[in-house]
Amino acid sequence: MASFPVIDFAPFSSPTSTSLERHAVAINLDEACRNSGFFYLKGHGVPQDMLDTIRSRAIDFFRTASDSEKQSLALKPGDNARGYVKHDDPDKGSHEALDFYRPVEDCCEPFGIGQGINQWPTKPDDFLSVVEAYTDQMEALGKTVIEALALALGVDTKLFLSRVDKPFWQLRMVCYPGQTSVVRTKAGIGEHTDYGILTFLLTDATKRSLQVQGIDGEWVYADPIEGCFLCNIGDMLAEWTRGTYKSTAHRVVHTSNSPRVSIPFFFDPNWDAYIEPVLPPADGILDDKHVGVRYRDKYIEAIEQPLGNTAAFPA
Ligand SMILES: O=C(O)CCC(=O)C(=O)O
Ligand SMILES: [Fe+2]
Repeated sequence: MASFPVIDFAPFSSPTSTSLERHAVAINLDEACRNSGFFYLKGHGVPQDMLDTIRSRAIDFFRTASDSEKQSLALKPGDNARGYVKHDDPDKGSHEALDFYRPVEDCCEPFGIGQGINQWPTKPDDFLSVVEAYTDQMEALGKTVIEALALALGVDTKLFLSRVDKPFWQLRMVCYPGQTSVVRTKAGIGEHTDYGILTFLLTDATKRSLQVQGIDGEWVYADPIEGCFLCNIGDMLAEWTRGTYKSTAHRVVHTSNSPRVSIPFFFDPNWDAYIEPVLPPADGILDDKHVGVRYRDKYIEAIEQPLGNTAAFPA
């Protein structure tokens, strides 16, 4: 049985649904966001062949790209975010990744952090168009889920959407190498929370790799369910809801002898959006824990302290 709820999103987007049916979906999402902060999303409307195609482009890249091609895509100084990166570090864990972000309008050198130009693999010819079609679809899905959450929270939908109408999304293709040694090495990504709004994770079929921390501190596996995205709340949505929605710690501990490929799509606020709590404090008393944050400040802080610096792997 899945450790997290499986939520059918189809009735929310269907033009023939009643408002009661839409509301029921919103309430299911809201409940998951308040509890574990993780849920599986089915009925999301992203065609299966689009999921299969982007997954195969990612798998093929890590399987076939030469070292020199990877090197040519390496992160550029200044931007330090868009392109190919490899971590092989006892603390950060080991994985390689290709990172793409929402293109920046009018960007010019010298690039600030994350403000550069996406670097695309040259093979196959359709790599760029496959990623663009997918990110367009995911951007639209992210906005629709935000509408559902606004409905559940009783928040003005226009206000919520105004902070994500040009979302600074990130599409990551990650490969965790197969483990060749019987001695457990630190393959994966260390314990962290995501810093944006919502993450939609697509992976290959590998099980027992991604772990999520429960309220009791125990780690549970979040195995893939084919056809569903595994979604989780990021720090920005936790801030937006004054901590009512949970941005939950997770990590990857990859011990299989086969590689694992995952493709998180991070749906984040507009670059300049100021995210401040839309809900009053539960006890009516304001504290200085949730005071609002400008997304770009949070992003730059996160990039300067990459994932996995606080890796915590079992012995
Ligand atoms: O690869 C995964 O399953 C999750 C990766 C992740 O948590 C991240 O990139 O933030
Ligand atoms: Fe994550």
